[in-house]
Amino acid sequence: MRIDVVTIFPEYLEPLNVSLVGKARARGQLLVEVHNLRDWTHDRHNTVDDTPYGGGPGMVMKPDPWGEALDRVEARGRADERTATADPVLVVPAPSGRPFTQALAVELSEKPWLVFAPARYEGIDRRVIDEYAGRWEVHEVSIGDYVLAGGEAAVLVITEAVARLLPGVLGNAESHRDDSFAPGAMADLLEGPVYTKPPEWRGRGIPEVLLSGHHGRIARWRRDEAFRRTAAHRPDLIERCDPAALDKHDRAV
Ligand SMILES: O=C(OCc1ccccc1)c1cn[nH]c1
Repeated sequence: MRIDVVTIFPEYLEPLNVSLVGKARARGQLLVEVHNLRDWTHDRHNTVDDTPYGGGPGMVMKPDPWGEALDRVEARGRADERTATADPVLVVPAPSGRPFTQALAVELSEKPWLVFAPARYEGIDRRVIDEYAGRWEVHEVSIGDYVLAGGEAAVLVITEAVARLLPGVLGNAESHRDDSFAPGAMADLLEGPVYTKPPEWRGRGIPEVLLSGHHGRIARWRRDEAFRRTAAHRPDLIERCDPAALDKHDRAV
């Protein structure tokens, strides 16, 4: 997968050089290019924003630097044999976007090329989205119902959720099977509690069932704990889970 990010704060994306994403890049599973939007401004002050038409507070990101940047990013991607024939998917983080979910992370993880356009200020001139929506797949994506000063933090969140799903990136391929929100019987249930050694810590032991070696009982206990935590923290998810699938889970274990 190729990821391009256009931003006025390239240093904000440094974390993409470490940990899971950093390793995937080192292994060549992921190519990440970060571009400075100001490279496509031509005035003395490298201006990227201006006052909003119609008045109102704050500033809006000008369309011209974004147009030049995205066109160059597309040209550079086309010169890369891994994305020469692919079409970029433009991802624009915004509070007004489609909620980012594990399902969307899975959908994006199957794309060959993502281009992120994190906005600052009040957002990017709408004509930029309209221009690229004509020939690229465009997703405006919200990582939550709050307002950030810029979309860069959302790019880090989305990139991490997507990169860990790329084949071979997580190492133990199983470990995202029982993720919260992973498809399958545990779909849409929050994960239950986890424990590891030592067997006793500050007078606290381990739930007996986990030491029993009885995989069926362990799976059912985990399912019940996941159900309990979900009912407590996210009752909205309970409606979405399918009792038949849960029974199937129980019968299967
Ligand atoms: O604040 C966010 O993105 C930055 C942004 C984009 C457009 C206008 C204002 C701010 C955001 C919140 N949830 N998901 C994304």
